Amino acid sequence: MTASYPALRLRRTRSSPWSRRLHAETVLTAADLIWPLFISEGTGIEDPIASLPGVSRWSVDNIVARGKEARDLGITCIALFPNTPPHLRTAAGEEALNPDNLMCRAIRALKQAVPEVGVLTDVALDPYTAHGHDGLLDESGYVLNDSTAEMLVQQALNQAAAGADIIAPSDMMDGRIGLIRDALEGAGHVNVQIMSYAAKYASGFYGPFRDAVGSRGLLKGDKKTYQMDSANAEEALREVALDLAEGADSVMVKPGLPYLDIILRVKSEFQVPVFAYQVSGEYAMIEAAVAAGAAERDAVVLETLMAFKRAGCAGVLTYHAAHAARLLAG
Ligand SMILES: NCc1[nH]cc(CCC(=O)O)c1CC(=O)O
Ligand SMILES: [Mg+2]
Repeated sequence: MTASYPALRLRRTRSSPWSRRLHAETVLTAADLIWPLFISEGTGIEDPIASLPGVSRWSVDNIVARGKEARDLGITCIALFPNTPPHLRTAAGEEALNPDNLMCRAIRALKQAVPEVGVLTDVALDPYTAHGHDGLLDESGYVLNDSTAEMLVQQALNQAAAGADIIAPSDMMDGRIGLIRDALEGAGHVNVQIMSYAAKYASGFYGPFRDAVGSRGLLKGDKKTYQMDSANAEEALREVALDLAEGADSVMVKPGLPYLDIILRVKSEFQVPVFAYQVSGEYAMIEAAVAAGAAERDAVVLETLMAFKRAGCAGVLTYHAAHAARLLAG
């Protein structure tokens, strides 16, 4: 039995900064952060994204500068997303397989200039398709599973050959993790990790991202035949179980804050590395609140990131990564 008031006062350990630090159950450091970056063609380009205030698309040379910034801030890993020029977008997204595409050029440049920072690459066809979906369509517009998965395997091999450290399939096709793992092993990429977007929900929070990669105006319909229904939690556990059985090294829950319950359940059930993606709409919501004078940026950035750690995450993908790392450095 524990004591009760007045012998027990829970405010006692909160009464000074040193004691609050001493009793903190959870820590957040720059090493927990993965910084998503958008790549564009050209040199010397910084192209601001209107719906993501404070976030830009960068040309490859400037991505390298961001890589050095990440290293200096103690950020462990960068996630890359290309804005493919419109004339290279096709029904089948073949540009995803081009060894000299924007993604591969950025991977090579980063691994050459800052090899100590991890590079995570997105596997999905939406930045390369003319219709903005993550896979191949049949005549009715349905996203085909198995033929898409074959493309994703080739896309993953292309990124691994360019030097990607973590392959992160964000497409939600069934069976792709096992196929990609087999192909990576077969090609000798035994230490290339897979972080599966295992529980990715069809969400209203992806809008600014679609602006950033240039797929928003192209996308017809929604992604509900492949991304999950927000009503479902047990199904997320099944998705995670399958991806782990197929060889995922870590799993992701996405979006972040609206799905903290899923993060907690996945971590409790599987005891594997779980990551959260605090997505573009979540970032935009914080920035809008700050702009409206309704929130203080520094406080809500650190509080939301701590929430992911408290729920059990090994790390978080966040557009606030550099800002948060600066705050954490003091
Ligand atoms: N493969 C698509 C993809 N990969 C990452 C995001 C969203 C990330 C964000 O909103 O920050 C999306 C959007 C979508 O599914 O339409
Ligand atoms: Mg799945």
